[in-house]
Amino acid sequence: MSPSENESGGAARPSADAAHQSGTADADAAHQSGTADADAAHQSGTADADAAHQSGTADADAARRPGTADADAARRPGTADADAAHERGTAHAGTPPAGPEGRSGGQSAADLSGYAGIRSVLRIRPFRRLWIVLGAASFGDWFGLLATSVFAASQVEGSTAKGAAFGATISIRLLPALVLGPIAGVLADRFDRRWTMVICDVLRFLLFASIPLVALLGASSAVVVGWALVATFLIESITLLWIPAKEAAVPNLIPRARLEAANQLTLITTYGLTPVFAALVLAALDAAVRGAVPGNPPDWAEPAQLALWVNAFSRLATALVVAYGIKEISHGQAAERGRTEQSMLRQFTDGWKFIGKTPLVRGLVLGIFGAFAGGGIVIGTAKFFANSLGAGDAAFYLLFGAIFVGLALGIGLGPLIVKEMSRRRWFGMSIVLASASVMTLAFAIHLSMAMVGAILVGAGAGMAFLSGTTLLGGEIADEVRGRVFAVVQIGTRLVLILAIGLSSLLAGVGGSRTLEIADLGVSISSTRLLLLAAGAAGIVAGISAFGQMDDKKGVPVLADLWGSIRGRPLMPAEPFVSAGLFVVFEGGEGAGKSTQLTRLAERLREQGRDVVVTREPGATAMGARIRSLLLDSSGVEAPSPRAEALLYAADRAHHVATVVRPALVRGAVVVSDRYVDSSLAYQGAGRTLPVEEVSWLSSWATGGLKPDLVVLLDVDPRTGLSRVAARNEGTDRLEAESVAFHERVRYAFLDLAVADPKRYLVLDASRSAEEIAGQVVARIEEMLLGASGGVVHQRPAQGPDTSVQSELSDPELVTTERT
Ligand SMILES: Nc1ncnc2c1ncn2[C@@H]1O[C@H](COP(=O)(O)OP(=O)(O)OP(=O)(O)O)[C@@H](O)[C@H]1O
Ligand SMILES: Cc1cn([C@H]2C[C@H](O)[C@@H](COP(=O)(O)O)O2)c(=O)[nH]c1=O
Repeated sequence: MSPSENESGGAARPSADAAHQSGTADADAAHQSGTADADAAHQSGTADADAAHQSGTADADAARRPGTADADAARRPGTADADAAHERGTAHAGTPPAGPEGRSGGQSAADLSGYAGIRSVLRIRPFRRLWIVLGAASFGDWFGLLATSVFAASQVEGSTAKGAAFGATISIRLLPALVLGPIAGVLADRFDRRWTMVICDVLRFLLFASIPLVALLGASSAVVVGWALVATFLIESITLLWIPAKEAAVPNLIPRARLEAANQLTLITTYGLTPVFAALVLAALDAAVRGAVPGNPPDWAEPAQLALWVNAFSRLATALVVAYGIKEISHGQAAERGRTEQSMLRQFTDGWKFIGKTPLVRGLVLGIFGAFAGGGIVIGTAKFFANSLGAGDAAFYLLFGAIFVGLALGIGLGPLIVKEMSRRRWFGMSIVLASASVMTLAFAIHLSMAMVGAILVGAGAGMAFLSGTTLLGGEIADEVRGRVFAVVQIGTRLVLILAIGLSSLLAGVGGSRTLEIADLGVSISSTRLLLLAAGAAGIVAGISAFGQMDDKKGVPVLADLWGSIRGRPLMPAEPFVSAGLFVVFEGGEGAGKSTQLTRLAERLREQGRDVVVTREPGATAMGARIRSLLLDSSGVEAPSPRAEALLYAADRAHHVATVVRPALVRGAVVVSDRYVDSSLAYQGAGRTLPVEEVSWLSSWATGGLKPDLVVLLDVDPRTGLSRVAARNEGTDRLEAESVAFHERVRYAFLDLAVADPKRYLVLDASRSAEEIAGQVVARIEEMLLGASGGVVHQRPAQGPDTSVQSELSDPELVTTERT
C-alpha cells in the first residue's frame, strides 16, 4: 500500500471507533437510566411507579425538539423512549437486539406482542384507563353511527326517502375531514391534549343529546332529520380533533417497546370488538323495548333514541375519566412554552415541511395511502367482483367477512410470525402482501380462491395498519405527532372516498361488460382489470415506501424475512472501508496452508507491503487460551460440538475485532490461516451441526466480514494426515478424528468454493509447494493491482457489526509467525 493509502486507512479507524463507542455509550446510558424507571413504572402499575414514569416523562420532554424520536430517545431518561433508545442503540452498537442470544438483555418486540404483551400494557394504569375510554368512545362511535342512521331513516316515510336519509347520515361523516382536517393536527400539537379531549367529549355529549331532544320537543320530521345531519357533521368535525389528540397521547403513556401490544389492543377493540358489541346492544335494546312496550313505543322509548342517549352519556363519562383519571396525558406532552410560542400558521406549515422532508414519514404516509386506495378499490368493485364470480350478494358478504377475518389475523398474529423483523421493513412488506393479494383476486376463478385472496388482503392490511400506527407513534417526536396523525387521518379518508367512488363508477360503467379479445377467445372483465391495476399500484407504493424507510439497507429482504420468522433476523453491518486485502488459506489437515502463507507473506514484504500473518484459532492471547481448550488432547475433557462451535466463534470475534479489521483499515494485506469456512466444514459437515446455524454464528461473530479471497488447498485427507504424522509433533483433538470425518470436511470446503467461485482459488495441494506458491502469488498480485483504491466491504450483512476495536500491541499478538 502507498503511504497515502495507509494514512487514509489510519484516519478511518478513530472515527469508526468513535462511532462505535458513542453508539454504545448512548444506548447503555439510556438503558441504565431509562429502562429501570420506565419498566418499574409500567410493571408494578402502582401509584409510585406510575409517578416515576410521569415525572421522568415530564422532565425529559422539556428538553425535546421537533424531529423524529430517534435523535431524542437516548437523551430521555425515565421515559418510554429510553427503552427504544436502548433497543435501537444496541443495534447500532453491534450487540444483538434480536435472535435467541440477543434477548438476554430484555424482552423483544415479539415477546411484547400477543397475550403476554397485552397483559403487560394493561398493567400500566394510565394506559388501562385510556383503553377503557377508547373502548367506550369506539362503542359510542359505532353505536352513534348506527343509531343516527337508523334514527334519520325512521323519521321519514317511503323506502327511497329512508335510503336517502340513511346514506346521507353516513356519508356526511366523511365530509368534515376536508374542512377541519388541516387544523386538527395543529390543535392537537398546540393545546393540552387532555383538555382537547375533554372539551371535545363534552361537546359531543351535548350534540348527541340534542338529536333526540329536538325530536322530543316536537319539531317536524324535516327539522329533525336536518338537525341530525348538522349535528352529525359537527360531531364528526369534533371527532377529527379528538382522534389526533388521543393518538398523539398514547405513545407518551407507555414504554416504546410496548407500543405495538398497545396498538394491537386498541385496534382489535376499535375495529373488532366494539362494532360487533354495538350492533348486538342495539339489537338487544330494540328487542327489549318492543318486548316491554307492546305496539308502538313512545318516541322517547324508541330504541334509536335510547341509543343516542346512551351514546351521549358515554361521551360525558369519557370526558370525566380523561379529565380526572388520566392526568398523565398532560404530563407526557412537550413543554407548553415551546408549543405556543409559534403561530398556528407556522405550526401548520412546519408540520407539512416535516412530513415532506422526513423519509420515514413520507414512506409511511405513501404506504398507508396506497393501502387505503387498494382497499377502496376492493370495496368499490366488490359487488361487481362477486357477480363476475357468478355468485350473488351472499358471496359479497362472505368476501367482506373474509377481509375482516384477515385483518384480525394480521393484527393478532402478525407480530408473533415476524418476531424481531424490522418494523419499517414489515410495514413495506405488508403493503406489498396486501397489494399482491388484490392482484390475485383479479385471477380468482372460484369463490374459494377469492376467499383466500380476501383473507390475505385483510392480513396484509392489518399488519400494515399495526406496524404503521406503531411506527407513527413510536418514531415521530411528540411535538409534531398530532399533525402527522391528522394528515394520515384526512388523507386516508380522502383516498378512501376517491377510490371507492371512482372504482365503483368505472366498474359500474364497464363492470357488466367484458373486453373480448376475439381472436384469442379470451374475455376479461373490466372489474378484474381494475383490481389488477389497484394491486400493481399498491405494490409500487409498498416498494417505494419500503425503499424510503428501509433501516437495513443491503440486507437481503427475503433472507431477512425467513431469518426473522425463524427467530434470527439478519442485521445490517456497518459499512466498513478496507484499504487492505483479506486473504484466507483454507483446507484440510496438512494441506500446506502454513507453508504457502509464509511464502506469500515473504513475497509481499519483499515488495514493501504491510503484511499481517495471522490464524484461527489462537492469534491473540485470549485466542491462544481458547485454542488450547479446543485442541489439547492431553486428558482435558473435550468440548461438546456446540461448545466447540461457540469457542471457535469467540476466538474469531476477538480476532476479527482486534487483529483483522484494524489491519485492513490501516491498509495491510491480512493473510489468515483458516477463517469462517473451517467452522462450516469442521463443525458443520464434520460434527454435523446445522450448517446454517454455524454460518449465522460466524457472521454474527465477524459482523459479516468476508475475505476478499479464499485460497483452498485441496488434498486427499490421507495425504494431508500422513504429512502431519511425518512432522512427528503428535496429533491434536481434531487431527485425531476419523478419515470419514476429514473427508466430510474436504467436500464441504469444495462445496463452498463451488457456491461462490469468484471468491475462491482452488488449488490441488498434492502438487509441489513451489508450483502452488506461484499460482497464489499470481492471483494476489492481480488483485492488488486492481484494488488500488481499497476494497469497500459493504457486504450484504449477515450479523451486526462487531466493529473495529483498538489494535492489539505486538506482544499481545500470537501470530503464526510468532508461534
Ligand atoms: N505441497 C507440498 N507437498 C508436500 N509436502 C508439503 C507441501 N506443502 C507442505 N508440505 C509439508 O506438509 C506438512 C504440513 O504442512 P503445513 O504445516 O504447511 O500444512 P497445514 O495445512 O498448515 O497443516 P495444519 O492443518 O496442521 O495447520 C509440513 O511438513 C510441510 O513441510
Ligand atoms: C478455525 C477453525 C479450525 N478448526 C480446526 C481445524 C484444525 O483441526 C484446528 C486448527 O489447527 P491448525 O493446525 O491451526 O490448522 O482447528 C475448526 O474445527 N473450526 C474452525 O473454525
